[in-house]
Amino acid sequence: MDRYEQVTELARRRGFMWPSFELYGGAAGFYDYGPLGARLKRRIEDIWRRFFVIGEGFAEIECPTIGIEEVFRASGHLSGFSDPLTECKECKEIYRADHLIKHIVEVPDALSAEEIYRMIKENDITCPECGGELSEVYEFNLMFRTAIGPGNRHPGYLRPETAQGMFINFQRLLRYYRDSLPFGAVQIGRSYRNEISPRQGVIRLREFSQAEAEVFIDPRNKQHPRFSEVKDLRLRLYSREAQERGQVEEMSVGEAVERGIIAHEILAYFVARTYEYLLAVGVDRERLRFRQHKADEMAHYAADCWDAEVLLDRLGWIEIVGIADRTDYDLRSHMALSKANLSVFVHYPEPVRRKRVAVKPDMKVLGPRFKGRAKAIADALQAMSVADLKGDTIKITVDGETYEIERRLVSVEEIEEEIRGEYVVPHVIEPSFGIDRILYTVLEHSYHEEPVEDEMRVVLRFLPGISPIDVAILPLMDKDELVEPARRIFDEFRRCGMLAEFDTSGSIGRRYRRNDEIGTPYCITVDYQTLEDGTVTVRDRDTMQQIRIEADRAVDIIRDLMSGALCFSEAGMPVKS
Ligand SMILES: Nc1ncnc2c1ncn2[C@@H]1O[C@H](COP(=O)(O)OP(=O)(O)OP(=O)(O)O)[C@@H](O)[C@H]1O
Repeated sequence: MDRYEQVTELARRRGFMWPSFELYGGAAGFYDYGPLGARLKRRIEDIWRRFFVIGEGFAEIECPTIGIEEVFRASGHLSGFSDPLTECKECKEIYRADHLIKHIVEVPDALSAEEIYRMIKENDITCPECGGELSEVYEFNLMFRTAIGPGNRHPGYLRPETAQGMFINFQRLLRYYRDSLPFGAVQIGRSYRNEISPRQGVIRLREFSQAEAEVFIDPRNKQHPRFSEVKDLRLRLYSREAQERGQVEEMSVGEAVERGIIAHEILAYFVARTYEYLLAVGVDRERLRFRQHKADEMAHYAADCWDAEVLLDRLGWIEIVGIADRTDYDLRSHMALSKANLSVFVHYPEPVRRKRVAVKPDMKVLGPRFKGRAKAIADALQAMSVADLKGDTIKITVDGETYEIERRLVSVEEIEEEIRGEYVVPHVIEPSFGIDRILYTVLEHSYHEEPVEDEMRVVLRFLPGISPIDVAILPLMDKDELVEPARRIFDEFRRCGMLAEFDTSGSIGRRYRRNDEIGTPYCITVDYQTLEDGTVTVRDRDTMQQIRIEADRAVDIIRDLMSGALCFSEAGMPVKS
């Protein structure tokens, strides 16, 4: 069994996750989270909230997971959100065509369907299942289509990303942030992609969870006020040039911006925060790198794009987060289709005075002549450029009506005006996290095996605060005199809002092993000494060391151990094993 199989087997057996619809034979690309997996996922999402909602002050919103056609026409998903597909002419198995040439081209995303097909032919690639000939490659749109209401008049699409919700609500969010940039909004929720042939557990799902932030910034200023907080962090960067050489470089975030490797401070800031977040949930630093998109791999509108990639057994380097500078593409696309104004007036620090030549209408004549319409006509005349004042009459159209004004009724004069700011279409920086891929990575990177007394001990070394269960309360034996005081401790943990588990089944050794396997950081055992002196043992998952503490202080001590305020060896009297 390789590590991938060990982890998925443990995840299934212990109640983290398993393929959906098993009762009816299953369906590829769908997974259920069981009692432990759902809790682990919630914790990973809550830490994400701590970083991005609380830490960055981004507003969390919640939009429908079904979108109407206009949204995806504007976003480009209707025309361009597809993957290349090929089918075996013999056994009819379907494949992602670009995946079949991954060993020849490292990043095949940039190739067209024709180019991929040519490579398949030139390299004699056949069906991996039966060796049959593969069909021509064509693009398959990944969006799930449905109908809104009865009939087919209103198509709907299950959203392939959460991001569109933030773009669609841009005007309301801008108002919420009192009309000033920068600001950010996030969503954590389900996205749907009808992936061509998902075969990698929760790494490639047809329904998955994303946590996405859209940060709207002033395009003229790509510096970040808090950059100094992250500039000394050292990251493993796989830049475009480093990919040419095939060697990852380690450098500080500050250096990466100075050397022009990461395009600007804001993007680098979010690469750094992503790094901190991934370490905080338990991704192994040594199996994490940031890979820059190659120019032909990046969307045409993007200015720079970095993926957080993790090294997984069997699967190799896998993208778990994408961080992109999407420029003003999204807002401009929605502006073009909806005709709404999605620009922002940004004030200059000081008003600027500027001289210009302006058209001045003669209101003494125009006022009495046009009465109620005079103001609108004067505004239209003032909006004209001096170069357009040709001939003896000027033609203007106001509210659909055309007027002819004598040229002598307008003069030209130089005026000085005060300009307080200008309209800009914000650029968008988007960190986009795949929660399921992060969860699987945390499981695999936490998985350890070690021989203990002729047996292999399996431990999930979750960070405290990540493990689905904070503490297990174990009466040494299933006897009333031990079960009752153990229950009282258990109730106290629950009363204080901690996730405790109560377990009386099997030998104490087996219960320890079971808790090691699900990553419970501490086990509290109630034994006969508890009845004499009110103390219990606490066992540390990683070292297997035990200490004795007073049962009355158990909640406080476990809480301090989990927060790091207390170190295990100093928390109580050591117990010799
Ligand atoms: N089918 C999927 N199943 C699970 N997670 C996914 C899936 N597709 C995307 N994600 C997650 O959402 C994040 C952001 O989505 P994005 O559109 O950047 O992915 P992507 O580049 O299309 O991914 P890939 O190239 O692997 O299909 C990814 O980094 C990944 O963690």
